[in-house]
Amino acid sequence: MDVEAREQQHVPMWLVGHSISDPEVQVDGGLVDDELNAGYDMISGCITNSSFHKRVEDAIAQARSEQRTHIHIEPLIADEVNMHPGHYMISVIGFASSWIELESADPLIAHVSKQVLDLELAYAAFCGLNQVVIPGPRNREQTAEYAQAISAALSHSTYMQLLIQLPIHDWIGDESAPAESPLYEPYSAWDAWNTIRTVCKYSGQLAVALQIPQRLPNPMVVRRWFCEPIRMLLISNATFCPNNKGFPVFSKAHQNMLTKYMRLRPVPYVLLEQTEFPPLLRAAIKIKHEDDAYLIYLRHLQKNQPPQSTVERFGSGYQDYLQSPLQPLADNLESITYEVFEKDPVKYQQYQNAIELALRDRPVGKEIVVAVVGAGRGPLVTRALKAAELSGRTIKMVAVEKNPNAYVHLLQKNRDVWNGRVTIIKTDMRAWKPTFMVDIMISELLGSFADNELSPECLDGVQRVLNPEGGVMIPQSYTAHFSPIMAPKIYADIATRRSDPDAFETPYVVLFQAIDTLSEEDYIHNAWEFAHPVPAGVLGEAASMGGGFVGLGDGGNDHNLRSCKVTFKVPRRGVVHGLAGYFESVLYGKVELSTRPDTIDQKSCDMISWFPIFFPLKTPIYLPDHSEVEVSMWRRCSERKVWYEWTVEAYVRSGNKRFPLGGSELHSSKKNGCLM
Ligand SMILES: C[S@@+](CC[C@H](N)C(=O)[O-])C[C@H]1O[C@@H](n2cnc3c(N)ncnc32)[C@H](O)[C@@H]1O
Repeated sequence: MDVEAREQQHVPMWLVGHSISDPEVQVDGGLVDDELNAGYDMISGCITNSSFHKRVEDAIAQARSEQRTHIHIEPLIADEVNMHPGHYMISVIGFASSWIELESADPLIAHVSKQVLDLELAYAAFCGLNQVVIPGPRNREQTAEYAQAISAALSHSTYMQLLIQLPIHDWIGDESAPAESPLYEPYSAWDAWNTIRTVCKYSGQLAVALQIPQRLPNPMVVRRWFCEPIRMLLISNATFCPNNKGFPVFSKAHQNMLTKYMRLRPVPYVLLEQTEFPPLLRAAIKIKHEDDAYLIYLRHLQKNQPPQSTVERFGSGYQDYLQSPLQPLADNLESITYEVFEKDPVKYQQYQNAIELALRDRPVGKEIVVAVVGAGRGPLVTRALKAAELSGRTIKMVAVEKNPNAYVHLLQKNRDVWNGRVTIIKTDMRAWKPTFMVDIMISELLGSFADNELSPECLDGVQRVLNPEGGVMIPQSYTAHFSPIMAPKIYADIATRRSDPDAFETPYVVLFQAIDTLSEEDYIHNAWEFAHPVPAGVLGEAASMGGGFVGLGDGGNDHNLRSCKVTFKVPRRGVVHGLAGYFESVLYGKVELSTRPDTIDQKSCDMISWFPIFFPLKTPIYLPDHSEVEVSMWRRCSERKVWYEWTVEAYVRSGNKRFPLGGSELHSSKKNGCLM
């Protein structure tokens, strides 16, 4: 099925390849055509063959007999390679020789292996290959040496992606032996990868070819790899088990893992390998060995993937994509931006429920003044009118908006849709001077970290017009929340912007996908809260210090300063790349909004208006098993700006004592602060 047809049928795009691991097989146009006709999307093959291997072994033997530690490997010749340039190379992935040992402690072997890799990569690039798989380090004690060799290889092959082949975990026992307790080192393969990519400075050319075993590790390890740049899943026939008719299928755990990994962007390739079954398994497993049974089953899984969630559908293409937060106060939003907010199926309903509750808390018969401050194109006005109808209350409806273009839209809506029932005012709410008081003041000035679009400052400025006799504000309060996370892909993206000195001093709005949480219980913490209306005394004092809209003097906004310090326990090792920020808000009574992954389903399921926010760290910090990470954050203000500062420290505990492991510098978004 071609790409377009698949997309039309909403079948996810999976590219499945056939791995030819026999180094004697020539990958030519005929073979590629045969494999594509058999239903594969691509094929992989060894770049060089056993003649080359033999030449290198002979050269090593010769060098040893002469007691030399360094030899020069002559360039490749035609009889030593399995591929040649051709249009079909677009469908081919190369494998570097599996016998090289870049990390060898023997200087001769290491030196020769590096030359072999260089020759193979250069030839692969000449043939037009875009990706080459390189066997990962076998001697994990020597990972730094391996990483150094890969770093050098990267600098030679500027356009090619190098995929490091690694198992999902390392076995320390017999994988096929039945075992109660795990016989594997859950994070040792990931440790090796972490060293390699750190040494290679998170190069975007480097990715993982992950081998999927028959017995999967615990879900923590599956999740850990999920945050890494997996470009390929290597699945051997030994990974399948037979169904009751003897055909190869996946266990439920494998199916779930595949569903998870195949939602990554870019979608990893699946490469089917034919390996010999381990002797014990061969006797035990009776899989029907029809050549295409494995591929047919994978295509069946592909067609039967669970449908995407609302958030996945809405956020498609935005996963892990960094955006600058909006500044709706300093800038005037475009109609299209409002239109995107208005697609949210949940936020406006929650607001309507909250407004209806607030109206029902007031007596029938008396006119209630309801104002939407920052009305945009008017969706909350429509909801307020609806809530009045449902609650049987009489309201005077007012809409305040400072964006002159949105104001025109509000006027048109009042004429054509609201039958002139709404009083529309074009002003900054902080300068609004109505002749009446407002009973219910509705706003939606929240950012991804609650207060980062200056809701507190705007609402302080308009609170003057709230009826002191029982006036209420919707939202009544909001809280900012955060969690230290591993986000290597996002970190790598920001690292490419190093020419911008503020790249790591900016919070980014981002729909997280490839991330891992570092803490387990209580992995998200509340940073601080804002509640409205602010006690009259607090605002009065701020005004006397120069607060309010006009001429905000020194200290006038100090009541909106906040800070927090939170310690998170980290049970399993990882790397902290920054902080994920979320928010919760009490609109009115029990009606709430949440973007926290652990409470969104209960408070405002399927709400899509806000992606989370990410506060990056310039230098990632490694956290060992059973460590602690301590986060300090500040909301800071000057007369004209609000910004955030953040720093992260790592500790280990021994007995009652805590030992510092290291900490980040103080990050500050002052230069990119939100303008008042
Ligand atoms: C996030 S939008 C929400 C729009 C709309 N209420 C909705 O929910 O779709 C915030 C709106 O508040 C307006 N706004 C922000 N600060 C304001 C201020 N100080 N005075 C008046 N309007 C303001 C912006 O122009 C923008 O239209």
